[in-house]
Amino acid sequence: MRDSAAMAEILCLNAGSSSLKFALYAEPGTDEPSLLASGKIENIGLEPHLIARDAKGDVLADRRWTKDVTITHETLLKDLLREIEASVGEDLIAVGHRIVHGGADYSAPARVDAPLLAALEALCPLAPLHQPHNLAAVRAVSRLRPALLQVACFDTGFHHGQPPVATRLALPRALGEEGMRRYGFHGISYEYIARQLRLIDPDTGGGRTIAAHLGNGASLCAMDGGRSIDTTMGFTALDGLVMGTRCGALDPGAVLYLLQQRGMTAREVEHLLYSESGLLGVSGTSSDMRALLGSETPAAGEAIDLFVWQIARQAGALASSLGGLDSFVFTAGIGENAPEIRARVADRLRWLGVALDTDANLRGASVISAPFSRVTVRIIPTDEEWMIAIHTADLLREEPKP
Ligand SMILES: Nc1ncnc2c1ncn2[C@@H]1O[C@H](COP(=O)(O)OP(=O)(O)O)[C@@H](O)[C@H]1O
Ligand SMILES: CC(=O)OP(=O)(O)O
Ligand SMILES: [Mg+2]
Repeated sequence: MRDSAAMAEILCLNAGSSSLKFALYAEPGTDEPSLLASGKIENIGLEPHLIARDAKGDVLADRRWTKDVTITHETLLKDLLREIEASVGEDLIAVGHRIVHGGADYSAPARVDAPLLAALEALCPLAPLHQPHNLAAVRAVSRLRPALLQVACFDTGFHHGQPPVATRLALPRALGEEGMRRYGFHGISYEYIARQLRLIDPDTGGGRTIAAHLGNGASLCAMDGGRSIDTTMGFTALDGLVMGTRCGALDPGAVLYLLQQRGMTAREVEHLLYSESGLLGVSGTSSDMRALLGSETPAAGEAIDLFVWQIARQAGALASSLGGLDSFVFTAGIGENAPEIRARVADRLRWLGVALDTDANLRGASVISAPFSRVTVRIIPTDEEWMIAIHTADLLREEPKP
């Protein structure tokens, strides 16, 4: 994968619902880790595509698979780890993982051991599209290199300081005390965005900001001075916006109807809401925004309309939680790459003082608002892997030296 003299290296793994992202960093011991190579396998479940690049951006590997049910997150992960192990060998000193759900007990990055793994396993039903893949990666690394330090970084962690009113579900108190509360996700991405905003604007960290992580999974986060105060995902990553295959916010009565009137089993409803709904369900053709934007069918158009409508609707709610809006950030696959979606969302948020610079938006500039816009609108490419590397390096430094 690269030329190397012996060095200490950290591998970061980020298993999303439709992708497997990875990055290798040199760990100099003092400074921030520096990127050696990175890549992603996207479109898992459809026609997976692997692309890996070195730090300069030169392509190291480019491979496509045709649709095949035997090619899963797990088989791709196994091949990937074998390849990385062959190339990196003993230089690898730690692996950092994105773990989507940390539940009530885990928020700060933590060394993975057997009790933590068991606790995280118990959370799989709350994140069925992610947690099993995240933990499969931990186990696969353990099998390959049992003594290696593995660090879990939680997608829920960034939201742990939210005010209680933002996390409470209006259910009987006893259920809340058992852990039925809103957690929020995409926290590693939002933590990265908050750091970038603090670098751009050290005084206010962006002020009252809505960050829109629009990928296959999608959510909004209301941040005040870089701290999460509200978010659209909740107890699970099913809540909030319309997503690739997930329904987002849904009247709970609809779930009861499916169970009681349509006679569906709980498993069938789970599959419907997580894997057959969202953009895929409404368009009837694809969960992939690129495909929908390129499609002429009315149903694809309606899926995009609903996606945009829900983003604007829920942004209005988060602006209320913030008591106003100073900046808006687009990030993740759709947020970073789809000017048409950004323009349509911004247009619906004109009442909040959002005005786009059309050319800047088309170019994908870092600031895409017009000079007179009351709200500064930015595109900040997220980097969950780098955030994981930072946390993994921090924990490495706390490890006792052999
Ligand atoms: N150039 C593009 N235009 C529109 N959508 C894009 C573009 N590139 C990627 N996307 C969309 O981004 C989504 C995947 O986002 P990503 O953040 O990579 O996913 P994941 O949630 O799996 O990490 C898909 O819907 C894909 O179609
Ligand atoms: C939490 C979540 O939905 O993650 P992703 O966007 O990677 O699917
Ligand atoms: Mg993602």
